[in-house]
Amino acid sequence: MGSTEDLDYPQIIFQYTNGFLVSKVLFTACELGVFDLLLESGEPLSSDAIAARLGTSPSGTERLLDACVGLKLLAVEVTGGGVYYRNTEISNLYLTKSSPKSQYHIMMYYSNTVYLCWHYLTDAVREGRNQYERAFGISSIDPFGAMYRSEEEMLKFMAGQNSIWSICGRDVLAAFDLSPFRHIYDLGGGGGALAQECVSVYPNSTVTIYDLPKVVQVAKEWFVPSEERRITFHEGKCQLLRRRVLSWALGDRGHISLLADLAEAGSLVAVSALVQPCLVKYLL
Ligand SMILES: C[S@@+](CC[C@H](N)C(=O)[O-])C[C@H]1O[C@@H](n2cnc3c(N)ncnc32)[C@H](O)[C@@H]1O
Repeated sequence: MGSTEDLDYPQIIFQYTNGFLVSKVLFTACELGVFDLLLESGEPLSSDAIAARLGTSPSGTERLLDACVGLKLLAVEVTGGGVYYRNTEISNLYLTKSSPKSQYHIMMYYSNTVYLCWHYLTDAVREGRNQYERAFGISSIDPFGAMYRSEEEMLKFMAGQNSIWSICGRDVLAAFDLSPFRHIYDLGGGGGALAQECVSVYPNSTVTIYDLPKVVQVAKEWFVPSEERRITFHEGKCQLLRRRVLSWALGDRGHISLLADLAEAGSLVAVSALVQPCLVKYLL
């Protein structure tokens, strides 16, 4: 707005300055299981009861809970001289692990990976590269190698990606009428949440997910039920040949069918937003 008032009291500067504190309060309450506990308890709990159940300090817990109240993530009830905390509606829906719309996993990915990398933003800008090496001691040349530094991390990342689709997948898929496409190829399809939404919105479609071999294994084991016959997988490492042509290295067999072959009549090829820039950068 740029009004005199803004210049006298620079609210957005204060908001931006404290923004990371807000994120960390949210992440910490999620990580400690505050929202899960309050959902399971079925009744408001005192700060001491929450601390006892979570095994956390009474003083730290009370401060965290009050910060959550200030952020409207918890509500507080004062009865009979006691103070009791309960989840707000939005917390029940999005911050508890058991909710179908849970954002818990993406929160944990942000808290334990993204947050640590952003600590080195100044270095990233100076050097023009990601900061996995500083944050985790892992080579930053292959970002997915760093993100998938253990099977546990891979699982968390994939669950996090999936959780976003539980909110916006249907809207994205319904934004255009995809019903004329019988076969959909999802390059970098990860944990398959979008594919599952796709066959739900377009029951006559089939989706083939292309992704790295270990990602495909985890997706099959954890995320896509084997009885879902409309979703199949191809494992391999996608490579960029020229600026607009992707190829697919099929595991040990070493070769390669052009994307153009996939995009046969009646097929739609979706390329994960982050695959393409990453390939452009690292494989050209
Ligand atoms: C940002 S994630 C998106 C996942 C999925 N599309 C989603 O939205 O949930 C990018 C995906 O691309 C995959 N990927 C990255 N590099 C790849 C490569 N060279 N070949 C195949 N898949 C790759 C990753 O494993 C990951 O699943």
